[in-house]
Amino acid sequence: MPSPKPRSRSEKSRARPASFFSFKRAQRAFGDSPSPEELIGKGVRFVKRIYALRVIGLSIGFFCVAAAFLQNPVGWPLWALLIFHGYIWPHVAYRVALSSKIPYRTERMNLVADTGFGGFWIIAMHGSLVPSAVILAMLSMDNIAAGGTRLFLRGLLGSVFGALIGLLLLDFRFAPEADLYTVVACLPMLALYPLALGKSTYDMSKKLAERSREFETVSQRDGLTGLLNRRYWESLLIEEFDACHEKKRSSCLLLLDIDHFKNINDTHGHLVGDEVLKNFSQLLKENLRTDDLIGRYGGEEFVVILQDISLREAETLAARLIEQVRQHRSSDNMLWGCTISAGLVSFHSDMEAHYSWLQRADHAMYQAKDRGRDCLVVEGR
Ligand SMILES: Nc1nc2c(ncn2[C@@H]2O[C@H](COP(=O)(O)OP(=O)(O)OP(=O)(O)O)[C@@H](O)[C@H]2O)c(=O)[nH]1
Repeated sequence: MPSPKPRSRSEKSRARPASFFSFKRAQRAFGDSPSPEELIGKGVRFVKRIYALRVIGLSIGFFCVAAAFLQNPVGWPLWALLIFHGYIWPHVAYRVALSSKIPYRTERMNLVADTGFGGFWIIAMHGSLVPSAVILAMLSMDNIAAGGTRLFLRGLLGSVFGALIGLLLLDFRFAPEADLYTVVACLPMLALYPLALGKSTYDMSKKLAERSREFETVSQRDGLTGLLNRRYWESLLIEEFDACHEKKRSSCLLLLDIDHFKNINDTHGHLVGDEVLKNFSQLLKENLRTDDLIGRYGGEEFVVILQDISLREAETLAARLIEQVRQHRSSDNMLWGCTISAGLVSFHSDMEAHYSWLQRADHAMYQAKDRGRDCLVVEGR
């Protein structure tokens, strides 16, 4: 014997399988935890961003050190190393990071290696103050922007390590004064590098903000119809309930249910059923006001918060909507012959909470079903 048909929303939701809106379902929709490939993809973007910055920073940083080398001459091996670091290392670091298993991690090591070079150049310049300060400041800025305090501290250690190697290999004598050429050679680094870093950080935060906006939208919408999903819509109902209480606003709640929707699925299949749900959602959007909050409550049930409206106006709006559905029934196949039953309730200060409002609308809608469907029942007139 078939089980009796549920007669109220609470019965309906109890009748649904427990996993109807379950976490697993959401996980499937948004994907499980990222695969290693996805992680590597993120690392690649990071490597590319740092590559561009390194090419700019080291190619102009070259002149700071070169000017100090001209002031206090050094041998060809140091010049060769400087050219390597300024113009070859950025490409080597890029290749090494991209060909590693986890580019993100390798790139962080490359950043620490940069600070090692920095410490070494400070010793090679005999502690020339201006270029040393510029190099340290730029490297620290890089590390803090790329990896926060932790990478900054690692970078400091890297600089100390590089300086120790310099002290071991080079004949260091402290000569802090920088001549005018050296100071001038440091200016491009001071002026241009912060611009490049600032631009790169700004672009990244803009992208992040866009992503978070996209995610927010996805998490508030029903996947099939694009209407507000049940969870988000219910949070808006709570807000509306409070606003009605505090500001003595008059708003109405409209609950709509497609009649005999199961027959559509059974006769024409679920794809047609989905099409009907989408078309009906479109009809709702077209026939309601732009600030009405339309949600899909589940299955073939829809809910609308009609803000700041008298019951009479809301009734006209709802009746027009039902009429529109009827017209589609005879004129085309958009709704495959479906009709709707609706319950309308205006806010009343004696309501205990938002769910009391919802329960009354639910009750009104089921009265409409009992009256033979394809009609509107208004409660609390
Ligand atoms: N195609 C499709 N069907 C759905 C979806 N969600 C729920 N349903 C179906 O909607 C049907 C709802 O059936 P019932 O609750 O019996 O309601 P009904 O047939 O409209 O009957 P009344 O409400 O009494 O007029 C069930 O067959 C569900 O499987 C969906 O996203 N897509």
